Amino acid sequence: MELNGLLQVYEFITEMSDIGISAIDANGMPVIYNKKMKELEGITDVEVKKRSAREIINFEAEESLLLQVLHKGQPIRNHKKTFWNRKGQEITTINNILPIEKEGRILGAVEFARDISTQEFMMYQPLRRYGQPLTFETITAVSASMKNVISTAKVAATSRISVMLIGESGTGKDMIAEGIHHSLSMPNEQFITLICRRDEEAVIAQLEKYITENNNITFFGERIEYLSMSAQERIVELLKIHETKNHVFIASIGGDPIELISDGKLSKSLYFFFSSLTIRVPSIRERKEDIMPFVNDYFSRHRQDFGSFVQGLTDEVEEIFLSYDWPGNLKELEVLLDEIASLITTEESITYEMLPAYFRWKVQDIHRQENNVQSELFIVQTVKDLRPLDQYIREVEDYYVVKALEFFGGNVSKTAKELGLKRQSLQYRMKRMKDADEKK
Ligand SMILES: Nc1ncnc2c1ncn2[C@@H]1O[C@H](COP(=O)(O)OP(=O)(O)OP(=O)(O)O)[C@@H](O)[C@H]1O
Repeated sequence: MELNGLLQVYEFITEMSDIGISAIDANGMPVIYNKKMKELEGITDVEVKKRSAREIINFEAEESLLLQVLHKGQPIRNHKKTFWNRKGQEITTINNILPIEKEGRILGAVEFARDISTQEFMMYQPLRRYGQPLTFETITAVSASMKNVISTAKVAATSRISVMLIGESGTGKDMIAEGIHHSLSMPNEQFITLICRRDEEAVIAQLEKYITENNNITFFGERIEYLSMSAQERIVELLKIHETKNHVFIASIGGDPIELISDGKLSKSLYFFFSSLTIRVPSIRERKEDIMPFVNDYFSRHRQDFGSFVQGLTDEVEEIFLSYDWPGNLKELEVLLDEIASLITTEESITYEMLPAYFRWKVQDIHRQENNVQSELFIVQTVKDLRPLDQYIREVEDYYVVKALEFFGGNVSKTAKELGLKRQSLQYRMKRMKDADEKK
């Protein structure tokens, strides 16, 4: 096959792969970003195009890993990562990042991301860890909006009516459903969660099996929009047939029901079945007052369960927690606290240095955007913004070096080590930047 034809075959295979693939060339410029990778990150083709010029200066976790591999020439294998993408979906991947080498030369770096979100979701359900029934008292609700959610949920429990919980991932909908179950005016014997991101035949079989029982059961269909339209229709039929029984039905969805209906993701009849009472659970961005009480609760449990001494966060970290926008809401915060807590020994407060590196990169990025500095220099909006490629690459390199130095508190040896440079060569770059600054 001629080279061009072969390239088209490779391109097709890369695009169709169900593994997320992204690659950068030796200058750190993105060259491959396949369909699955876009899906994992929740971004559209248009955004990818806009983004490419910024890619190398955008210090998100996985990009910096690609750059790390490029600089060090060493692979990173089986790196597990949980994040919330632009659409607010919870994603967990196992990543292998490899240098692309030919005849001893590094041509770039490539990342393969295997999507294990569903398995991870099934295994990691923090709310099950409390080892006690989840009542409304377990839910952090200091803000007025969350207090309102709890009082409406109590009304639903008293009147035993069907409820639809609406809210972004990680806002606590599962907890509220279980809270309703434990406050029902006439207690039900079982609480059954139908995990709709699982195989839908299994979900329907589970519902068919239990719905015919005479015991009163609380059914919670979590994220019903993950089911196909036909599966949703079958569920409404089953619910309607057994409506006269004394079961209680609760459902949750991750976004605005009207939008989901118009996007063909939510069945109108399923929505109407639940529409007698809908409760919107606000995102944590809308109720920042709940952040610190949640953190304090977490650490008080940690002290009790593990005998640690940790009292809370330093002011700096508190500030960061309050300014970050938490796309994965309290679940994201909880996953982060788990990571931090696994490293706690005798510390009394959580300092900036104790935050995982990927999170520091993320918040550094936010601060940069908030302060509206430098990175805008790299965005090409008009022809006037264009400049010779080697000048552009030099600017990006300088920017990266400055940020890396800031990250390591100005420590030249550590920075040089992480960037895979000799100390002298980093010092040379620093001097070159200083000289250039002085000339300005
Ligand atoms: N208000 C809250 N109080 C205490 N913990 C919370 C609260 N909200 C979320 N959490 C923590 O976040 C975890 C995830 O919450 P939950 O599963 O209820 O979110 P969800 O809204 O149902 O998310 P999804 O849409 O992804 O199913 C909980 O297990 C709990 O540990």
